[in-house]
Amino acid sequence: MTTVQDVGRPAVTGETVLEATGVTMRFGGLLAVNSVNLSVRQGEIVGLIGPNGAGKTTFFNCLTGLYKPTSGQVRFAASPQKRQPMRFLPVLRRNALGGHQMEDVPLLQENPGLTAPVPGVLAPLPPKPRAVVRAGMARTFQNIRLFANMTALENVMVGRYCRTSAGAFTSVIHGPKFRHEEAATRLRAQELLDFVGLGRSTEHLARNMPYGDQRRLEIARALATDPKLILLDEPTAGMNPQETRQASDLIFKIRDAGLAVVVIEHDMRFIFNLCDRVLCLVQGEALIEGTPEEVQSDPRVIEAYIGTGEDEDDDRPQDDVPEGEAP
Ligand SMILES: Nc1ncnc2c1ncn2[C@@H]1O[C@H](COP(=O)(O)OP(=O)(O)OP(=O)(O)O)[C@@H](O)[C@H]1O
Repeated sequence: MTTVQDVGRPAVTGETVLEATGVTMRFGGLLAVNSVNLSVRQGEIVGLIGPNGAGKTTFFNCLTGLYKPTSGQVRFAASPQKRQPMRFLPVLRRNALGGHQMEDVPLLQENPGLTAPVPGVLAPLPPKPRAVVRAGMARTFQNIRLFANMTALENVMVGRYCRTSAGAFTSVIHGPKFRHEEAATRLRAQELLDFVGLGRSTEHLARNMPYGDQRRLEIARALATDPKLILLDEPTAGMNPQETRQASDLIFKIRDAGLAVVVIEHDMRFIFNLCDRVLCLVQGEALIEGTPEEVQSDPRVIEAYIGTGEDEDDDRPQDDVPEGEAP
């Protein structure tokens, strides 16, 4: 069997950031995802493939907290615990002079201001999608979901607001805290546009940008949430070969920045060149998980994509399978 080292791909040794066990999702009588496991490490790119209707997006939605799985569990890198406000109980105590005085005794001695996450510790997903984003998980969708009439910069700034703390009141009166955060948000958004290669499109309206740029803008907006893990649903759908190559380069760059990446794609060449590991779903079940070399040489994967030839409705010769869409 070919190992990761054999093909010159360095082994990924980062902390596990996501662990899904036995994830199952039913829609009424339809079993869309059946007991699928997946773990993802920091600095790793994992591909999710499978024919249409295999359950990829449904599984993604379970991983990102958009769907609550019918059964199974998704655990994610534990986010920093919030510093709890100290609460005090006024107690009457005898003082050194024999008299009495009121003294405030702290009630929450068990939580002395926790701030840092414990490396390698996983916790169940928070219940609300916004809290999942705050915990460090970002995603893009199959269909572009930009604010069409906002500029590129504004779109990324919107993504950043989950990391700012100015409340509604401070925002309305534009107090110093708001102004300070606004300037920092603008700066970070500009950095991210530079990072994804859109540094010169800052003031362009999203709706006027070329398709490939809109996809990159979505990624910049997702990165603005400071994720540990980013999940990309068909990031190259509709792209030309040059845009697809640029998308690959960008995903490598994101991985090199220390993030974990999970990608759904139908373009097999893209997936097998990009990923450290690939999970193939068929009819909601995990058919195989392995290195790109292991997955693309597995006859069951080829069969799942192009059929056994026994299907009377699909009598295309194998050569007719669109380039790059099947192994
Ligand atoms: N909200 C829903 N309600 C009912 N059935 C659904 C729902 N979402 C998905 N399904 C069904 O679950 C199955 C898996 O769909 P899903 O979209 O996850 O597949 P997919 O692998 O992402 O497909 P594609 O590659 O075409 O996007 C399909 O049979 C689909 O019709």
